[in-house]
This record gives sequence, structure tokens and C-alpha cells, in this order.
Amino acid sequence: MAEEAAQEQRSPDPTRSVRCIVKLGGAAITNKGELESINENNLRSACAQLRQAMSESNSDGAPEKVLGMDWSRKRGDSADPAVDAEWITGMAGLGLETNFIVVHGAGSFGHFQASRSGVHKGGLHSTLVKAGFVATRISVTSLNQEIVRALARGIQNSLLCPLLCAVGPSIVITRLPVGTSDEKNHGTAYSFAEGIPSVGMSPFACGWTTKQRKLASSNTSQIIQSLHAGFVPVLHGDAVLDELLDCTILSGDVIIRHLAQLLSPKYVVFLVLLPSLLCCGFKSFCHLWKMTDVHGVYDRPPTEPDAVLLREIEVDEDGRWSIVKPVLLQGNNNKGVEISVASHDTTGGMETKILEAAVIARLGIDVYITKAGTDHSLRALKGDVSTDTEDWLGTVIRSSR
Ligand SMILES: Nc1ncnc2c1ncn2[C@@H]1O[C@H](COP(=O)(O)OP(=O)(O)OP(=O)(O)O)[C@@H](O)[C@H]1O
Ligand SMILES: C=C(C)CCOP(=O)(O)O
Repeated sequence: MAEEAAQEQRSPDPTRSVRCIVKLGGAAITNKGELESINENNLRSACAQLRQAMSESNSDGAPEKVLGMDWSRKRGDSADPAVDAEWITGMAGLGLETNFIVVHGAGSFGHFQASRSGVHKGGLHSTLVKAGFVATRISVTSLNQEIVRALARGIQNSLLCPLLCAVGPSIVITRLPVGTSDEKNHGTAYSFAEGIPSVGMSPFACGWTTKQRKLASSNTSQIIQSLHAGFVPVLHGDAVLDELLDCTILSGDVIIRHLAQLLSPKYVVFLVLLPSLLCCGFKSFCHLWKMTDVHGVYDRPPTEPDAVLLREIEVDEDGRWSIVKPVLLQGNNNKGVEISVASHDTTGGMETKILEAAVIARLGIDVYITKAGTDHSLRALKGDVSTDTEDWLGTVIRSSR
């Protein structure tokens, strides 16, 4: 059904234009063990790498002008943002190749509200489910707004913000290597500036629906038009209406797969991150924490001893997948991939990710799953990944054709 819808909406132009669809994993950009808590460092680094990957100049580390686009006041700011409209009008352009789509997961936003009320199981006649639907959407859309702001921002969310706000923030800034700051002619030189023309889009509000949890309708015209207009759409996993269940939760991983089927990007990137949480739940429910680095897909939950990072997985024309690298011992290979899913996760965790990634790979689109905030994630976002050498850390899922 979803595939048919994708065929119907496919048009020759957009299929060629999208370079990358990226999933900012909820585990990467939020602190999954703490309710509604953003992992600022990880979010900042993901946004900075996205800018680098989009940058037309490729001048890594060299100062460049960045136009901050978050012109709202944040709570606690003492001054209005100063917008140098004349200077901005004179800018030649953004210097960015903006043909990216960002989809983010919910992490510690949304999953909690959804699992507590059972939104993923449906039944809107129940007051609890109805309230949970509203609560889930409030939570996940507030995360979406923070991510859009982080991508667009000039000087928000910084350690120096109070100081800069006191002198009046400026919207045009000079980008410096991370960790430096300075005064420049048209504003404050600043290291956390992305200036990505990002626009938030909620699947629920765009009319996306499911039938028995499977995508049933998905209006993507707004997404395609926004791409053509030079914006970077930022979607998210959402609570949606379901034709049979009344409502459910639509995962960002499913959204990515659908968009990939429709728009044929050159490659798809899933950014995952530490910490990996064994025995999940929020602090009060969590009996056992175990942190470990997660660089991609492992042959078993990465918290288990001797878990092996799977570097290359091939998917054949029938959708069957096999581990190509490393060559595992017979015993391990028989077991395939073992996955643990957090108890509060309403969308299937890593299992959903791998299944959806395999569907994408079957189309001939390479999928890179790697740890956010590393050289490996930057290379993945630039599409610069090879499994011929061992120097890229992550999992590539590709077609065997
Ligand atoms: N075999 C496995 N290989 C890799 N990760 C695994 C495996 N089994 C379980 N995991 C867990 O899956 C987690 C990633 O899945 P999760 O769904 O939390 O990611 P996410 O997409 O970032 O989250 P969200 O759904 O909130 O966006 C890892 O942190 C890891 O602990
Ligand atoms: C509202 C919710 C819980 C969205 C879930 O999306 P995901 O984290 O991408 O699986």
C-alpha cells in the first residue's frame, strides 16, 4: 500500500535532486535515560557536521560567513535579536547545497508519553489514549522545534549566550573552528552557527496516516515543494491517526524508508550514539545501567561481551540479507543479529531500523549506520564511505546487485 502510494507520487524531478536523507537517532540527540532532555553536545555536533556536509566551499575549519536564521528570542534572553537586513540582502547566497532531508526520532521525548498511555496500540475512545496522543505530540513537536532552531541558529544555546545577549545578538556571524570566538565587522564571530534553512514538518499535520500500523497515506507534496524552494525539511516520528486502530505511533525509521522509496536519495544515514542503555526506562524505573559505544549494528546487543560490529550487510533482490563483513564464525552467523529493545520504546528500536534499512538498500540506495559526532559520521553525511578499508567505523547496508 505504502509502496503503491510511493509509486503514485514519484515524479522524475525530485527523485534526482535529494542527496541524503539523514535520521538523527533519538538515542543520539537526547539523553534517553532522562525525560525530555536534549543532549546539547551531540545535537550541536550533528548540526555542525550537517552544515559541513552541505557546505559548497568545503573549507573545513576556515572562517566563513553564516547567516543565523533563528530570529526568535529564547526564554531568558534580555535583548531582541539584531537583524542586519541590509547586509543580508547583499549576501550572494547561503553557500550550501541544501538537498538534504532530516528526520529525527523521539528519544526521551514522546516515547514515554506514548508507552504510558498506549497510544501505539490505538483506541482513541479511551480518555487515557486521547490524552496520551496530545501529550506525545506536545513532547515530540517541542523536540522538533529545538532541532529546527539548532540547525538554523546563529548564536542560540551557547555557553557564551548570556554574554552575547547582553550586548545584543547579531544574526550574521563568522564561522570559526569550533572552540573559538571573536568580534567581527558584521556581528559576533561564533563557533556554533549552522544557518541551515530548516523547516519543521510534522507527519500528523501533513495528513500522514496508518492502517494497522502500516503507512496508509502520506502527503509529501509539501516536503517536495519545500526542497525545491531550497529548504531542508525536518520531520520526526509522530503520533498519527490509524484507519483500524484509531491511532498509533509512526517511527522516524518508517518515514525515512518511505521518503527514500519516493525520492531515491544518493544515500541514507542513520546516526546512532552512545550511551547504550541496558534495561531501559527512565531513571526511576531503571534498575541496571550499562553504557557502551554504539558504532552501528552488532551481531548482538552492544552491551553484551564480545559483540561484533557488522561492517557490511548485503540485501538481495528478495529482501534477504546476509553479513558480508566481518566473516563471522559459523556459530555466530547462524544466530544472525540479536537485538534488545527498550521496554518504553513504542516503535521497535534497532529492529525496525534494520528492517527499514534493508528495504532501502534493496532499492540500490546505500545505508550508513554510524555513531554521531565522529569523523565516521561526517564521512557518512558526505557520502564518503568505503568498506574496502577498515578506517570507516559503522555498518553499511547495501544491495547485493
Ligand atoms: N544488535 C544491536 N546492534 C546495535 N544496537 C543495538 C542492538 N541491539 C540493541 N541495540 C540498541 O539499539 C539502540 C539504538 O536503537 P534506538 O531505537 O534506541 O535508536 P534511535 O533511532 O536513536 O532511537 P529513537 O527511536 O528514539 O529515534 C542502541 O543504543 C543499542 O543499545
Ligand atoms: C512519538 C514518537 C514516540 C515517535 C517515535 O519515533 P522514533 O523515535 O523514530 O521511533
